[in-house]
This record gives sequence, structure tokens and C-alpha cells, in this order.
Amino acid sequence: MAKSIPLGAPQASVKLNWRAYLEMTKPKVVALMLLTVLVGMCLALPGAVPLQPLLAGLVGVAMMAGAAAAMNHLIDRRIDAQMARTYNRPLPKGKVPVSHAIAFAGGLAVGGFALLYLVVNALTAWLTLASLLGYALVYTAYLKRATPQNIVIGGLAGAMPPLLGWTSVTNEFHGHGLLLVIIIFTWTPPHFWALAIHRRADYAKVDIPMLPVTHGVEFTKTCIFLYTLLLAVACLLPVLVGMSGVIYLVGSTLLSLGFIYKAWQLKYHEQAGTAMGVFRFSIYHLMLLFILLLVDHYL
Ligand code: HEM
Ligand SMILES: CC(C)=CCC/C(C)=C/CC/C(C)=C/COP(=O)(O)OP(=O)(O)O
Repeated sequence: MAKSIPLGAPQASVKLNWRAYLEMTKPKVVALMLLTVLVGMCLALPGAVPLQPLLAGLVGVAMMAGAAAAMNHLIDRRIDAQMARTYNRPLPKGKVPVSHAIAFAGGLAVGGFALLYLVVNALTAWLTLASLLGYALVYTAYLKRATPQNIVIGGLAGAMPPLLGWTSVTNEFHGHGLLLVIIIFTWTPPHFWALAIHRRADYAKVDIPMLPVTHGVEFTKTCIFLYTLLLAVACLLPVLVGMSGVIYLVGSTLLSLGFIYKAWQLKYHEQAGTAMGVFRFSIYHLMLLFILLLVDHYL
């Protein structure tokens, strides 16, 4: 009987820790990014994607994106502790010591870079490192606290994954890969600002100059609406350059109309929960858009 307590307790705490480390990598965000990496890889080649760069590329980008997310948790731990959405994160809650989080983020970053550099190619390794630094340092440590355009500029780092997939299997830049980056880049402001409207008080409390705090909710709604129009144009680019066909055209047009409608509702007919509805829609929009690109490519 006396033995069952010491045996049970460490198991429980190891399990708890494992979840805390996973949480620091923002697994759902990284999962959607990996879908865009995969689509970048598939669209880059007419036939089957070779297995080695496919697997090593996905794992390497996942490790470096997870490292960037853990660095974001480290840098933001003090403001996270004060916001209702984030106070429960592993670092503010003391579930992971800061020194362990630094080692975890550093280890993931070095491991991911080495994997990409040695097994995939140097171009992808350096581009992924630039994305990591763009998100963890340029966005999190600087832009986030400096300007309401923080997520517009910083969004470039988060938009890079399809290009990272493209270079993983071709070892070269291509304009078509950049088009996919432009789509995610244009998608990011309506994605984030919808959430920022809902969480405006959180950001105001910790003095983070998000657009609804600095320019007001009405102005932010207008910007969201205008960005959904810009995104609809960006989503047509793959068809205009001949990369995608009718299946993608029809599907992406429906998604664009849906997003524009949601943003219109937010601007002119907001009810409780509309802003979070736009935020959730944005995630399904991007996921379905990239699935459509894939389906269209192979059918
Ligand atoms: C600078 C660019 C971006 C900003 C500022 C941003 C911001 C956010 C924020 C604040 C959340 C809420 C997280 C939470 O509830 O704790 C979120 C959720 C999410 N974001 Fe973004 N995001 C960005 C780019 C991206 C990109 C590029 C992707 C995917 C390709 C993405 C996919 C997601 C997903 C899937 C979620 C839901 C996560 C969950 O439910 O746990 N985001 N984003
Ligand atoms: C290598 C590579 C592809 C890097 C990309 C890294 C990455 C995980 C980007 C995600 C963007 C994101 C969720 C931003 C939110 O940060 P926030 O600090 O505004 O939100 P938070 O308050 O929820 O932390």
C-alpha cells in the first residue's frame, strides 16, 4: 500500500509535464502550418513527392516552429500571466521552470535546423531559421509591443511554411510558392484581429498596442472586412497563374464569399460571439483552402 503512492505520484507529474511542454509548442497552430508545408511540397512537383525530404521537411519545420512558439511563451511569460486567455499557460503557472523551457526551445531549434540542413537542404534550413527569428524575436520581442501593425508585419514569419515545403523538395525559390505565402500573409490580419476584438480588454490591460486597443473596435472591423476582400483577390492568384484549376476556383470562391459575409456581419450586425465566430471561421477557411489546393492538384 505504502509503495503505490510513490510509484503513482511521479507518473502523474511526468504526464503533466509532458503536456506542458507540448502546450508550449502551440501544437494546433503548428499542425495547420504543417498542412500548408505539405501542400507546398505537393504543388512544387508534378508527380509523387520523394519520401525523405517530405518526412524530414515536415519534422524539421515542426521542430523549429514549435521552438519558435516555446520562445514566444518564454518572452511573453510576464504579460501572459496577466491576461485571462493566457494566465494558465505552463510558464506563468510554474509547471515548467524557465531554464528547462530555454533548454527545450533551444534543443528543438538546433535539432530542427540540423535535420533540415543535413537531410533536406541548406536553403530550407536558413529560411526556416529566418521564420523562427522573425516570429520569436522580431514579432514577439519587438513588434508586438511597438506598433498596431505588429501582426501584419510579423505575419510574414507565420506565412512562410508553404514556401518551406516548396524549397524542401525543389531546393529553389519559385513564384508559385510565394503566392501561397501571400495568401497566408493576407489571411493573418482578419484571423488575428477578430480574436483581438474579443480579447481587447486583455491587451489593453498589459499595454500591448493591438489594433482594437489603439484604433478602436469599429476601425478594426473595417480593416478585417477590407482584408477579407484583399484575401479574396489573393486566393484567385493560383488560378490566374495556371497553378490551380476549376475545383480550386469554385471552392476557394465559396470560402472567400463566406469570409466576406462573416466580416460584413461583424461590421454591421454584430451579436455576442460574432467576433469569435469570424476567428473560428478563419481557421476552417485556411484549412479547407489548402485541402482544395491539394485536391485540385491531383484530380
Ligand atoms: C503573426 C501571425 C499570427 C498571429 C498573431 C496569430 C494569433 C493567434 C492567436 C492569438 C490565437 C489564439 C490562441 C489561443 O487561443 O490561445 C491563434 C490561434 C490559432 N491560430 Fe493563429 N496567429 C497567427 C498566424 C497563424 C498561422 C500562420 C496559422 C496557420 C497556418 C495559425 C493557425 C491558428 C490555429 C489553428 C489556431 C487555433 C489554435 C487552438 O485552438 O489552440 N495562426 N492565433
Ligand atoms: C519556423 C516557423 C514556421 C515559425 C512560425 C512560428 C509560429 C508558431 C507562428 C504562429 C503565429 C502565432 C500563433 C502567433 C500568436 O502569437 P501571439 O504572441 O500574438 O499570441 P499568444 O498571445 O497566443 O501567444
